[in-house]
Amino acid sequence: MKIKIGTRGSLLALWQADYIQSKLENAGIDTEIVIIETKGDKILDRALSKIGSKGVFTEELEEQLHSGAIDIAVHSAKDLQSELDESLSIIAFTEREKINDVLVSHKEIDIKKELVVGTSSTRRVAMLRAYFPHFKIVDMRGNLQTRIKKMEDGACDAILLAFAGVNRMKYNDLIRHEFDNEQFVPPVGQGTVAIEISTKLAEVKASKIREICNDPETEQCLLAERAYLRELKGGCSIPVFGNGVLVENKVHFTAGIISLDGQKIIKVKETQKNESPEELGIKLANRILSEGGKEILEKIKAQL
Ligand SMILES: NCc1[nH]cc(CCC(=O)O)c1CC(=O)O
Repeated sequence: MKIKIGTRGSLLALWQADYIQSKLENAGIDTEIVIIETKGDKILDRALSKIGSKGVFTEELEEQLHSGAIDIAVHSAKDLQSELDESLSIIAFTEREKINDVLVSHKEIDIKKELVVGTSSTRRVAMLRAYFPHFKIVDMRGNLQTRIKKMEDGACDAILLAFAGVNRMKYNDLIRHEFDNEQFVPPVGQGTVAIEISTKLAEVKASKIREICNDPETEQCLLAERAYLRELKGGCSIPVFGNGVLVENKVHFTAGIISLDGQKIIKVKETQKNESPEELGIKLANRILSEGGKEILEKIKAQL
């Protein structure tokens, strides 16, 4: 059995592919990495929220899954749209690492003072406006290495990133501040790697890959988070957040939505009872919508 692993070509994506490759190889499976360029990699001069269509980082990978050119596609779970075509499925979420966002800088910074911070995520912009209104925000896209280079060249004082990516790219010594997960709730999927397949993939391959790579605890949380995002019909450029943590086999879910200017925040928290993780996610999405989230969402969609 040989598994062809499809991935984007950025260093972060390659780290993820290598990570999956070593799990499979350690279990005695032969693998090959196939690099595929996506729209999101090619278009670097426009904000992601303006490129519009969903799946900017995934569409080309999914085409190759369908054609059979690759057996699996490896993604940051965060970048994988919540609504998949029926012919596709996710068979594994790897063990999650720290989920928080961090500020990185090449110099010493004081977060109580005015700072120019680079980010391209609407969630991060909105949260900075809410909790760090003294920061000036500049749009910043591109892969981690490009962003750090831009910062060093003077585009900003610091950049806001996921700890997971910073850690994987070994920039830990640039971390100047770690945001609190309760306040700065991470987006759905942050910190775990997802494996996507075409439902046409042979069952023996699919079940073997799942057995080796899937972390059942992370999966419980991700099922809740992704159901929540799907129900909200948020899409990746909407500032919604949602994070599940498993305690004694129950998902503790914190979720919400924030207006683009950071002025309105709806945040709810519930623990799984008898419902499935997906049912919990759907329940929280509907609570948010009925408690004022619907109006915030509509306003955001009109603004973007
Ligand atoms: N949108 C890019 C992206 N996709 C996943 C990560 C970080 C790693 C992860 O969350 O798994 C990042 C970088 C970032 O947001 O700072």
